[in-house]
Parts: sequence; structure tokens; C-alpha cells
Amino acid sequence: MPSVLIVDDEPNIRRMVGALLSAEGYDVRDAADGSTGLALAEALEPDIALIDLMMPGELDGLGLLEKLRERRPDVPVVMMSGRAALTDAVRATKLGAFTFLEKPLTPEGVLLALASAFELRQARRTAAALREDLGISGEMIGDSPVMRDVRAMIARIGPTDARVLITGESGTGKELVSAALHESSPRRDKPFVRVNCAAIPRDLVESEMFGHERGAFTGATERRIGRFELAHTGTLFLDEVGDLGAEAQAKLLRAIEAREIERVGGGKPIKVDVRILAATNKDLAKAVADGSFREDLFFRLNVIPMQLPPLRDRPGDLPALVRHFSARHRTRTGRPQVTWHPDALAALSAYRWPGNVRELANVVERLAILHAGSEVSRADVVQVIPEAAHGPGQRTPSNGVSVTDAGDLLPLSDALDAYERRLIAAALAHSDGNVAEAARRLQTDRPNLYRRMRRLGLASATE
Ligand SMILES: Nc1ncnc2c1ncn2[C@@H]1O[C@H](COP(=O)(O)OP(=O)(O)OP(=O)(O)O)[C@@H](O)[C@H]1O
Repeated sequence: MPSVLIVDDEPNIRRMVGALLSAEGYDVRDAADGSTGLALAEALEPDIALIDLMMPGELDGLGLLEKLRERRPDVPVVMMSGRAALTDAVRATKLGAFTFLEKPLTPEGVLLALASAFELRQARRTAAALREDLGISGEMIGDSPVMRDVRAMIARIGPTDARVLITGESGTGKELVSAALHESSPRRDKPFVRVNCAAIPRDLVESEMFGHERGAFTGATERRIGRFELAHTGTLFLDEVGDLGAEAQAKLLRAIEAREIERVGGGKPIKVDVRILAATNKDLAKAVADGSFREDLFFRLNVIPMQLPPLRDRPGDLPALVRHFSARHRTRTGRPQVTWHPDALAALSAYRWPGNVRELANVVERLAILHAGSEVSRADVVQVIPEAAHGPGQRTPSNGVSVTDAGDLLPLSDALDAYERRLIAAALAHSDGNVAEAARRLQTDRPNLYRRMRRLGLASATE
């Protein structure tokens, strides 16, 4: 059922349009002024907003339109006005209104406008989902000190041509960061080409990267353009670069140094202008030390290193990520939003997340499907990830010995650190990442909590 928010100071309009739309199956909410309208729009995420232009109070119709475009850019806004004020209609359209209805309203006019606005809303949803599925966009969520550093770094080095080596466990957002670097560069309108180095069979790596001429080898029935050429003037993202074999490493190094490539069986060098970003979840420095990765290539790729921390080391980001993924699920499916009991968030924070943000996204999606329209409890979380049951307060170390999730014994100081880390993580989750609030819950003060967070690597040294 599409939802509509009507914002108009005239009670008659709210009543009549509301009745008309309810009868047509819309889920209708209304507000009598701009500020209430904005608050409702943020809380309810309506599919469409129908806003009167002239309203008393701090926020008039155009002001509300402007704010909505900023905060809920996906919601089509239909404006209405009592006076046939052409200039206002023009301004509203410039500000991004979907369409403009003149009063007195007619039922047909209203229904037609809303039906097409809803169509647009659906199309935007589909487009956003496709873009995300392709991994070519996606909002980067998280306000933890490390994520703030990551954002600052993207803003600083995105616009340059510097090569960046992004490291981090699987699912920490390496691809998302590489797309963000491309998006913030002058190459943003040019191709962003990804190669998954781990997925290409060894004997095809060269042809995949550099292309081949027809007849270059058995099976090469057509000429093929490689990823380097496809990325010309844009960005080439070498994912899982640590998985490249020795021969491919040598060829990659040559292409980077000479800024040219040769198609297999081609012979003629071709100039390419690409910015190279690379990512790996391997320890490349170690691979260099044990001889499985070329040192010269490592230095070429690692001009700017960026390390993404595992999710368990930034528990403050978890509530926002959970909200983001449940909102995304709602947007994609149109199903009712789930809400999260603080204990459910605490249980999620207590888990180790070996698959990091990707795994969290999957778990949130599963829970959102199972509990659409209701509140997710701690028990619901534990049902999906039994390991989350071992959070602070649920698992008292017996006879003074602490254990990891795997049941191994840990040296006491490590065990205490792990326990403290979980307690703090849970308190942060309960407080939506707010450190002062978390400190209150833990019955300590903010500076002390920060000190402990820094010691455990949960906050940056400058905090
Ligand atoms: N900070 C974040 N905010 C929002 N979504 C995120 C964030 N980090 C990761 N994701 C999402 O989690 C999923 C995994 O991220 P991504 O593919 O970038 O990880 P990766 O480190 O490249 O993983 P792998 O090494 O397994 O390829 C993606 O859907 C991505 O959009």
C-alpha cells in the first residue's frame, strides 16, 4: 500500500484529500505545518509527499520541499497551491518538485499526480537496488573514529591519481571504498572497471586483463578487449590482488610502469590511462617476505595504504548499519519496517562477525524478512546467530577462566580485554553509539570510557 504524507494548514484539504486517497487504498498521514511535516517524513519515510505551498510557520511549502530533497531525495513531492502563482510553480520545479497541482483540486487531478509520483518512486527504488547490486554505489555508513578517518582519506586522496591499496578482512567494505574513491575523482564519469583476480583461471589472466586478438590461442575466436583497455581514462579496481600468480604479477607491473599494454597475440603496444586501485584480504607484506608476492609490484600498488578495520573493532557503527540495512530492505521490498530492541542490538554487537559488514547485512535482511512490521528481540537474534548468545551478562566466566567463542583458553589479560571490549560494545549499541550515554550505562565517566576504548583500539588516539 503506497503511503502518502499530506502537509497543509487547511483542515478541509487534509480531510478531503485524505478521505479520497484512503478510499483509493493509500496509507495517509497528515501534518498541519512544515516542521511537523518534516518530522513525520523523516520518521515515516512516506512514498510520496503532497505539500501545500503557502503555509504559516517557520517552514513554508518551498522550505519543506527543499529540506525533503536534501534528506529524503527519493520521495517524489507533489506541490499544491491556492493561487495560480507561476513563479512559485517554476521555483518548486527547480527545487525538484515532481509536479504542481493548482487549487481548487480535482479528484482526478490528485489521483493522476499521485499515481505517476508513485511510479517514479518505484522506478527510483529499482534503480537504487540495481546500482547497489552492481556495487557501483552505496552509502558508506558509520561514524566511528576509524570510519571518519576513512571518509577524510577518501576526500583527500579521491581527487588525485594516487594508487591506493585497500586492505581488510572480507566484507569490510573494500570495494565500497574503491567505488567511493572513483566517485570522488575527476574520473567519476568515466568507467569504473573491477577485476576479481582470484576468480580468473591462471591461464586466462593475461587475456582478461589485456585482451587478445582473434586467433591468439585455441578458443580465441573473436578479438577481446581486456579490462585495462575498458578502464581507459577511468579507474581499474584490482580486487583480491594478492591472489595473482607470479606471471600475472610480472605483466601487471610492466603495464603499470610503461602505462601501456599489449593484447595477447597483438604485438602492438596500446597506451592506457588508468588509475589503479587494489584490494586484498591477505597480508601482502608477509606475502612479499615469503616470496609469493613481488616486492616491486607491492610498492607500486601500495602508494597510499588504507586499512579497513573489522566490524567487531568498531561496535559504535553497528546500530547505524543495522538501521541502514533494514531501511534498505524496506525500500527494496516495500515491506513494513522492523524495529530493534536495544537488547537485540547488544546481542548483534556481541558477535564476532567474521564476514563483517556483508554478513551483518545478510543477518539484518533475514531478521527483517522474519519479523516484518514488528520488533526484533534478543531471542530472535540468537535464533539466527546462536553465537550472539554469548554476549556480556549472558555468559559469566566460570571458575575465573574465560573462553573465546571457539572455547579455547585465553591468557587472562586477553580474556579480560575481550570481555571489556564486549561490554563496551554492548553499551555503545544500547546507546546508539553515543559515548557519553554508554559511559552512563557503564557507570563510569566519558574520559575514562574513552581511555579504555583507545586502549582496546575502539577509538582513535585523537579522540
Ligand atoms: N560502511 C559501510 N556502510 C554500508 N555498507 C557497507 C559498509 N561496508 C560494507 N558495506 C556493504 O557490505 C558489503 C560488503 O562490502 P564490500 O564488497 O565492499 O567488502 P569487501 O571488503 O570488498 O569484501 P571482499 O574482500 O569479500 O570482496 C557490500 O554490500 C557493501 O555495500
